[in-house]
Amino acid sequence: MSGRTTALTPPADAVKPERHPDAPAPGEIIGTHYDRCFGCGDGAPHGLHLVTRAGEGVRVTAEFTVQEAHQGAPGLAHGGVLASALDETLGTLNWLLRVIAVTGRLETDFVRPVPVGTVLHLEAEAVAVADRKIYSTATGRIGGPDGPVAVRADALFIEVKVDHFMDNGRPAEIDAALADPDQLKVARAFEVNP
Ligand SMILES: CCCCCCCCCCCCCC(=O)SCCNC(=O)CCNC(=O)[C@H](O)C(C)(C)COP(=O)(O)OP(=O)(O)OC[C@H]1O[C@@H](n2cnc3c(N)ncnc32)[C@H](O)[C@@H]1OP(=O)(O)O
Repeated sequence: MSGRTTALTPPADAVKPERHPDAPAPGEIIGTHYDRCFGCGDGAPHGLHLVTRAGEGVRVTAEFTVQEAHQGAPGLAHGGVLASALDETLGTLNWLLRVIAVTGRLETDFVRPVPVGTVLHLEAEAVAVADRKIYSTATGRIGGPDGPVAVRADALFIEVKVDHFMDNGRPAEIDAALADPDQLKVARAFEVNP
């Protein structure tokens, strides 16, 4: 039995999300937002190393191969890792909107077990925006992009300013990020094109 809670039902005044004119073109790989991000960073040794591509409209696709470090039960992916893969894919939609946002709520259905070595084919779409709230949905399929759904999620992201990270992040990592020109480029891309 599954079904989203009322917190994930867009309000009556919600509007259709609009792809930003400077968003990456359909098919283009969307780069990492932070090298040490568990979801997409190359500098996170046990991370998911998710590779995400822009789709049409406000949609993305991503692939993630379940590694030994991602097990929960013998030979099977941990549920929290699968939720992370969904969260990361959903979060990447905000690149297409050119909005900085954090996950406020994530509801996940685990439909099928996912063995180690499996490629999870993820797809996500932003479905509604209401003020700072972005409503989105995602699925993860196994056995190919058209295979059976193994996991799915509905999410609510909340738009924030860059200050959210400056004010709350550990100073050592914030200082390192501010000293990294590539990281600053990411932050500016959002701020210049809000
Ligand atoms: C140094 C340079 C860095 C550069 C980095 C650049 C890119 C980085 C990209 C990184 C990506 C990394 C991504 C990650 O790693 S996301 C990591 C996981 N997420 C978080 O850590 C978020 C933690 N939470 C918060 O910080 C605050 O609670 C936020 C900011 C989310 C809201 O607190 P804020 O005080 O701001 O706002 P508000 O409380 O007035 O709420 C506003 C509206 O939202 C509604 N609402 C809120 N929560 C929920 C909920 N759970 N269910 C349902 N609804 C919820 C609320 O009712 C209200 O609605 P309404 O009354 O208006 O209708």
